[in-house]
Amino acid sequence: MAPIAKGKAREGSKEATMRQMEELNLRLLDEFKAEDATAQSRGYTVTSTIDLRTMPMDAAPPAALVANIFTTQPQDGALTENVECILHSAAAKQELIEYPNFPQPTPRSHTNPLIPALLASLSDDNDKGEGQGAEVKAPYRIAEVPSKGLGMLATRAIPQGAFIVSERPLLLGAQVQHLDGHNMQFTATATARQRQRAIFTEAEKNLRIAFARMDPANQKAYMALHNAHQSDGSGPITGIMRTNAYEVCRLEGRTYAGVFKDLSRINHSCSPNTTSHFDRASLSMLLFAVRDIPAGAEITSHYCGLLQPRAARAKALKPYGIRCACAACTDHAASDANRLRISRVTDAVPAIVRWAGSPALPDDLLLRPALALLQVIEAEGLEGSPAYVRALYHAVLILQVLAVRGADMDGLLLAYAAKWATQHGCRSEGDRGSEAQFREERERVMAAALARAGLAPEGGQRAVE
Ligand SMILES: C[S@@+](CC[C@H](N)C(=O)[O-])C[C@H]1O[C@@H](n2cnc3c(N)ncnc32)[C@H](O)[C@@H]1O
Repeated sequence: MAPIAKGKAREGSKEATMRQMEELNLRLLDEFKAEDATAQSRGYTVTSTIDLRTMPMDAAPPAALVANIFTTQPQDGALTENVECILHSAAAKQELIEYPNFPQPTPRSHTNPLIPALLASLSDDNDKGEGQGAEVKAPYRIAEVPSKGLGMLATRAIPQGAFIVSERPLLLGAQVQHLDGHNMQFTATATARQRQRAIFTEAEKNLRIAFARMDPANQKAYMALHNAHQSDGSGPITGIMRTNAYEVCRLEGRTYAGVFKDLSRINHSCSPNTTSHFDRASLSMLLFAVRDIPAGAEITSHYCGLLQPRAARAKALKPYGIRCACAACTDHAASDANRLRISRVTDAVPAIVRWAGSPALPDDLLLRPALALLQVIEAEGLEGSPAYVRALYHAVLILQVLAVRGADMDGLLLAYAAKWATQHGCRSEGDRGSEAQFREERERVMAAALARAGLAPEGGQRAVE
């Protein structure tokens, strides 16, 4: 593969920037050549010679070019707001920069799309919560947390659903774990361990190219991050990437990960109190509270599948050097059973439609199990799971049907609709479902409920004369 370093618009003329980048490339190539000379003795050879070329920012690389592209994006403000990207093809770069409305500034607040649409119609006096449209100072600080190194602590109470912060990565690239050494030749006697080390050595070269292009303040922030891979052959930049990267987006079929100055300081919990999603238009990760976080409490995320049993979580956490001693890992029999039950939450809308339209099925058939499931999710501290927003949505649909049947559900309906709207507002569309889908499903459920009651849907014919 022939990586291409693209000129970054620094201060000064384009020519000076190009010259700077070319000098940087030559220096890196010399370093790589010296290192490759010793590769054979380490059990492998590299089949491709790195060929670094600098291209001006405004010269688009040929679309069919398959080469690593080093690009600094989005260059819309302060140098520290830029993201160094290593992309696997010219097409991946096009996909990144042609995203609708790219580039937007990092959001400083967040408006729940459902608040006006749903809650306003249910009540006039909803508490819209911190961060629902208002610009606020980020409510956290990075500080020492006993036995975890640094972590993120709430500097004031953060209500459920509130926007905490948005941040662009310092570096964005393919997941190091997914690299397979396809461009390398190994000597016949090379062990699996040697091969792995060789792959990391080559990964480090690419990361060094991107790192060298970073703003010095970002370089400092990157190198200050924790490295849990200091003795497995990972180079320092690779080790930090492996310890701190979040999966952020897919480009041209590949998964990309990002390393962040502050978000990468968030420690793992098996019952995390936040959820996050990546916003492609601003190239930033948005962080939200999924339950109330008291002032002074630690803000946590998760590094492994939350609905997996304890043993699988322990295996996934091992590379981070984490031996989790949380309640779910200690008393794991009950917790594993709960998580298995939650993992089986599927789309209940077809069942709700059937029940809504059937005179034979009892009124209390679905409500009690739906509320019981929500209780289990909350007791496990899994409000961050997509299963929670789905289970809340099911409860709201069931309560709406019961209201059509004349049950006094106003209080419960308002409470669950508010919870659902709050959770919905802080999820990516993939986790929460689209507005169009919600409207269509609600119409189906309500049409079935109204038909059973002998009423016509709004604006329609009476279903039963
Ligand atoms: C992404 S970093 C998080 C920030 C890190 N604590 C620091 O000081 O920069 C991941 C590392 O934090 C530590 N860590 C994260 N969650 C932990 C937990 N639940 N228990 C113990 N250590 C944890 C581990 O050392 C892990 O390798």
